[in-house]
Amino acid sequence: MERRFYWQLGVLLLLTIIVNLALFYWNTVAVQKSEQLNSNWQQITSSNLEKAVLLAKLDQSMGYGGFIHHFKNYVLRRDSSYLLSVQTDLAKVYDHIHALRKLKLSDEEISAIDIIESTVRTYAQKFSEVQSERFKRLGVEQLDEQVRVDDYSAERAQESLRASLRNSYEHALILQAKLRNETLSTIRLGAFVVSPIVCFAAILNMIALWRIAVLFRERDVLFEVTPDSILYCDKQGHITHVNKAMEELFGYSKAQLLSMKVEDLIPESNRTRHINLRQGYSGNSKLRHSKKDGLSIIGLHRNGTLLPLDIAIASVNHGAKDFSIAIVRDITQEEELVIKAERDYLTGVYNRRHAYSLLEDELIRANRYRRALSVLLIDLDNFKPLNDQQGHLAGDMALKHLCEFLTGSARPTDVIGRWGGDEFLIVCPETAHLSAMSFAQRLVKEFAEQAEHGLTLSIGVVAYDFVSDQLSANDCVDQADAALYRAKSRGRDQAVMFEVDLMMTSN
Ligand SMILES: Nc1nc2c(ncn2[C@@H]2O[C@H](COP(=O)(O)OP(=O)(O)OP(=O)(O)O)[C@@H](O)[C@H]2O)c(=O)[nH]1
Repeated sequence: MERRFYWQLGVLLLLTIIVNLALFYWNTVAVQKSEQLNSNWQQITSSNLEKAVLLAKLDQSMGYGGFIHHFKNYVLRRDSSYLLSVQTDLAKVYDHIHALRKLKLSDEEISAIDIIESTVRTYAQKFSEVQSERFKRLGVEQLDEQVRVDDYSAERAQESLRASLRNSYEHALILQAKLRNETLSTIRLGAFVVSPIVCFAAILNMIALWRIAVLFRERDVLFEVTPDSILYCDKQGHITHVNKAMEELFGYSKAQLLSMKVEDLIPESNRTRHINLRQGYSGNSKLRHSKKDGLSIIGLHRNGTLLPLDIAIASVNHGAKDFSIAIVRDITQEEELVIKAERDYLTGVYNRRHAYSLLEDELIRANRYRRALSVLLIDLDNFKPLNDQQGHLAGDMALKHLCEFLTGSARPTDVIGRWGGDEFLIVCPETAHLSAMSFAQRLVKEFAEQAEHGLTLSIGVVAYDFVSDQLSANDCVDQADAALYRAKSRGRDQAVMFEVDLMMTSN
């Protein structure tokens, strides 16, 4: 489910990237087209405008009020005041023709300009001629005849240049409209294709966000309603997040917990060890379980009570932000159940089943590491009369007292179990013949010295310097029982070491 969700998010991300790239592409194309449109228009308008201005100037400096007009006045009226105007306008005409030639021109325009220039040069020729003495003697009509120039073709050429300018504008307008239509189609196509994808991606985004919101809501609900206590802490151990169960477990409010460090919830004597453990876990995303790892963690309730805890920890690495999540469970009740299952309800020592199982473990260990092992089977002497005469309660008290005595006398590594009735078993690891016997004798002696009602102990002892893998827990207890039987038959209040012949006797 989670994998599918990540897949969906990946596809969504890919789609978003594609849509954005498509939008970017279409946008770039549209901008390029509009830039082309603009530059085309600028080119056409600026070159045509320049041409139009030069044509107008050429018109002005050539026609009425220009060079030809002043030339005719100068010649026919014989008015020398026009001389300068003729010369100035002629120079202008040449300048304008020269400037026009520099523009980008079609072949027709070039030949039109050639015609105009040739006509102007003919006029210029006539102009230099009329200034000679020979012309000064001619009458007006003769003079007119001499200076007449056929400028009809020049007029046609000018007209064709104007027409070409008009055509050029019209062509530019058509080209511009075409480009504009192309640009609009590109933009429309982009909008037509991309818009549905954008809408689709937006809907998918909304669905994904909605699903994420649902997941967050579910997580928050789970976080609060779970009976396990959950805690988040940062790398330094500052508590950053806790649920309701955590408040209840340690007796602090959420606000108080959020101002505390994890170690504030641990008894002072264990804090350093806990800091080391936590730092060892930090950055390790593997889930660790204190119980499975054999770690017993004790918590400290606000009221000072110690809480046996089972903690599962996972560290999460979020770039620079490492944090750990701990699921904490109070195992007081669990431990009580274990005690009930393993211990004898009256005396508190191990019950027969658990003592037997521990004996089996010790036999395996002794065999594996070639260590000595001893077993003592202890029975109260004359217990029945106490029960019969003083009642079961007095009997119970005597049994409890015996167990306290045994626990106080044995080593912490010894296993003490109630084998049944008034019979008790002590498994002594790493204890060979001599030590086992002297321990048993010490028990017999010291118990007799301090026991009430004249109670004494009979003990059957079995000791192995090396434990064979053939030896079962049953064999072991049988041998101790045989020795105990001998102790009883020898008059009680004593310890007897098992020997092989005892088995034959008891059989
Ligand atoms: N008060 C009490 N008595 C128990 C309990 N379990 C067994 N008994 C009694 O312990 C007695 C054990 O009997 P025996 O071991 O045969 O009697 P004994 O007088 O000790 O005999 P020897 O072991 O031969 O000295 C019986 O009377 C049982 O009823 C118990 O939990 N409480």
